[in-house]
Amino acid sequence: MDLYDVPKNRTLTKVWYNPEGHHTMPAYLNSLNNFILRSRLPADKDHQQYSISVSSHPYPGQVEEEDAMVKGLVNTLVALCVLTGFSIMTASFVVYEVQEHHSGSKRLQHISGISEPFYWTINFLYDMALYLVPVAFSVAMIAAFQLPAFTERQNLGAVTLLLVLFGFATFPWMYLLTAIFKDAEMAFISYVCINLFVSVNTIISTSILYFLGQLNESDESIQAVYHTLSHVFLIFPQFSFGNGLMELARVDLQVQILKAYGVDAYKDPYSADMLGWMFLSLVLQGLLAFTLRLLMNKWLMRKIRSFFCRGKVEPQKGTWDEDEDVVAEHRRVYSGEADTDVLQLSQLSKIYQHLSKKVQAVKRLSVGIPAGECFGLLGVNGAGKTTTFKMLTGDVSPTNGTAQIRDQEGRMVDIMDCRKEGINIGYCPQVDALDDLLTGEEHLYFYARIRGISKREMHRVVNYLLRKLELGYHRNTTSENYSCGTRRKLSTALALVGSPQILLLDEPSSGMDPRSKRHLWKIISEQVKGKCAVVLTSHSMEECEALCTRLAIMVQGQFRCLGSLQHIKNRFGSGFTVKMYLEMASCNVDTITNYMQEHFPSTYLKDHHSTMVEYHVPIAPGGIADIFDQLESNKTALQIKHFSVSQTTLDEVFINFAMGKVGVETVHSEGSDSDSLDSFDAVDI
Ligand SMILES: Nc1ncnc2c1ncn2[C@@H]1O[C@H](COP(=O)(O)OP(=O)(O)OP(=O)(O)O)[C@@H](O)[C@H]1O
Repeated sequence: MDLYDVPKNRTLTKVWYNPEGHHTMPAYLNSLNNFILRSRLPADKDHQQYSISVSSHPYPGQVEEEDAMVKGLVNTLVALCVLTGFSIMTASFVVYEVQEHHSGSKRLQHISGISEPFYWTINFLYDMALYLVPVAFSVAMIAAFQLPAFTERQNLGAVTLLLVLFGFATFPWMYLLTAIFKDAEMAFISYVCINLFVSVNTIISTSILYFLGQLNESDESIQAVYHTLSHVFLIFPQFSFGNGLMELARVDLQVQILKAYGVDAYKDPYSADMLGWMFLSLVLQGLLAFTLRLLMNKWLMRKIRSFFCRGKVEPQKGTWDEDEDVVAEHRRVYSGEADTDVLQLSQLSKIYQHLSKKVQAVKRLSVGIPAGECFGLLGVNGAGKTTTFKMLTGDVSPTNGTAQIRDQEGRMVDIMDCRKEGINIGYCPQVDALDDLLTGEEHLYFYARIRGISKREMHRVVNYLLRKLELGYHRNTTSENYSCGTRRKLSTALALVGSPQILLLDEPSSGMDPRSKRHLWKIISEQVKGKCAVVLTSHSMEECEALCTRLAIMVQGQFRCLGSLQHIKNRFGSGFTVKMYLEMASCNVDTITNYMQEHFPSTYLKDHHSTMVEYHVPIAPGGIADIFDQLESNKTALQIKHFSVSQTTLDEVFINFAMGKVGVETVHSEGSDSDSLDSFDAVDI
């Protein structure tokens, strides 16, 4: 029978073989094929010479596949390690900006002439340049270990681009958050946590979906969810970066497996179905966040605010507790009489808003400060002095009102625009805004450069200020090793760079020894004499008495009195302070109080500690001699050991305001002139 004449659907031959023997099936098949061959041979041929041989070898691809799986796992681990390392490392770059924001150094640089967009651009360029160093090291390491997933053909270039773009996209969003952190350590931990949290969660969730999709190829919904999430998560730079590395590892696994079959599954890493979208999203994220960073600056915010609240602020009606001098200054500023003053605050107010809670830190401050005046801002802790300074330096925007400066042409310009108009403001912040790594001399050179002092002049200016502030000895020491007083001196020196027209000094002498303090007072007085307008806050009444030509005392954000030192003393410091030391702590103070009030009407007890009692005597018809007489003759009966009588000092006026002892009645009824009081010297007995 001819083997080819087999009817359809009819099996000609059936071969049974044992599947446990790997070679049985090909052996049987080969026997069958030989049988067919020989049956087809012509009869004259020797059958022994015709045969088909089959040889069986183990399949080589099986071992390689396992190898490829292990390599794929290694690549995934390498990708995760790179992602973790760079998540931590990028966070460490932005810590410096947080530190500068927190220390006030950034604000000082803005006041000295560096605009916010310039500050961020320079920092970004510097961070990127520095960031390229670890990127170069990482690329060198990857290249040295020759992991095909990251080095094959164009893959090394793609990895390098991913690393660079990760920094490009990550730094700007970190810059956006610098203001919310209170310290650099917290910022670092938060940035690392955000980076790791986002990357781990997005990558693990998409990887699980990817593998589930591979296992259930028929289930298209898993694939769809995977693709959707992979696109949505592109908004996170951490995902774009991490997933880019994982994608290279995944594709390399396929390449290695299919290589055994002679298939080249390599994909161009820059193509859209590989890392193309990831590169694009990283670039867009970087550009968007950096543009936002440039736009979200105080200058622009103020411009937007002032656009919506245009027009000069109307003077609001004085409230019950506004002093007549404060109201008069309001009127002077509003009527334009203060237009020749260098610095003009008009109805300056600040309300801090925390969720539903509002804190009115500063209320309607109006004052004009002419050139050659040192204006003192006094107040207890929390009175609003620092907030006022922050508004003057542009650190916080006023909720209402304006702070303006008169330029050389006599135009009033907003204090935020003063640098553009060539007006120099010197600022000595309450907390020293120094860079711990710079020496005193380097600080001065840095700020001299920012202020635009020419190279020729710079050396002279720096040496002059080092000499003037007695910093010569510390010129080459880094500021982290400075004592508190020396730091204050350096902060003051920085405020004096470029001979500013306006000097803002926030407690400049705190922490200085008495000799340095007096030396500083001398320097400030020289500045005032040189027609500089100085605003000074201090808790030292002695300092205010020594320097201030006019001063105001702030209570709960408001000026409670304003005028020259003498004027304030005359109005609120009338009368005498009587200080007594009693025989024993158990002596009856009420008896003494009654006695004092009987002889000197309106006398009140100011203070009482152990054996010390202090009275304020507003009216003594017989003057100081009368008080002295009365107490001396009743000293034994009242059990007084010794006592002193002095004219009320600024210190006491301040304490009276701080303790709320000067109310509206006092403000309005005690306006009588008592210039003669100052002619008494303190009498100690
Ligand atoms: N960022 C802020 N958020 C909310 N409230 C604030 C903020 N800064 C200050 N305040 C509040 O504003 C008020 C004025 O504070 P400010 O620091 O201006 O006082 P100060 O007179 O400078 O005090 P000190 O003499 O202690 O420096 C205080 O009640 C304070 O709690």
